[in-house]
Amino acid sequence: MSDRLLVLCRHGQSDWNLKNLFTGWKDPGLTELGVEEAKAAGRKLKNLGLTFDIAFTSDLSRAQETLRLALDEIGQPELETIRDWRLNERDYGDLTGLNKDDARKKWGEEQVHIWRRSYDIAPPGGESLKDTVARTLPYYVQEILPQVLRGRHVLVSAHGNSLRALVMVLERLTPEGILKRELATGVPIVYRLNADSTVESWQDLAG
Ligand SMILES: O=C(O)[C@H](O)COP(=O)(O)O
Repeated sequence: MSDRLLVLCRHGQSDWNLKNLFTGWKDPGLTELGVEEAKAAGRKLKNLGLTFDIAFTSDLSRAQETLRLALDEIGQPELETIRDWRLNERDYGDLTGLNKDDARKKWGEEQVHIWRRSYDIAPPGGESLKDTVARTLPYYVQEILPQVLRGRHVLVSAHGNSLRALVMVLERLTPEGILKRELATGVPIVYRLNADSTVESWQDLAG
């Protein structure tokens, strides 16, 4: 098994996840369930015997808080952590703050699904997944991947769509394939990489 370890984890449930609101770059905190999910993520990683050499997170508190809670469980509260906006959630533009069911009533189920899950169609005033890939992938290649390839164990705590941008590349999904790839809150995905940066194996720590 390769020692090039990369763990991606979506933040625990946020207040706005619970209220079913488009969140994007807004900065709500975690709910009680979100706190529990973050701690559980840490425990799952600890139970696998994993420790980390560096962590990356976004500029948004739900991802930072998830990381902090998980690291406390792992027993590495002081781990070196780099924060960067390029790991932020995709900007939901004019949809930000709207209820997702209300949006479906207003624009129709299909249109809202296209805004949420299509690869290259952006919500009004916001970022498509393709736009998100365009800022998240260079950051991954320049800052995160070199650490993994050096054999450092890397933990990334970020968001549904900024992580889908990376998952698409790691799992070699097509624009059609990424449509169906959902990331649950607080569920770590453990990747082992080959020396050429392709994925040797991966495991979703759901349940
Ligand atoms: O920004 C948001 O609203 C969510 O975190 C992700 O939302 P989505 O599942 O609608 O893309």
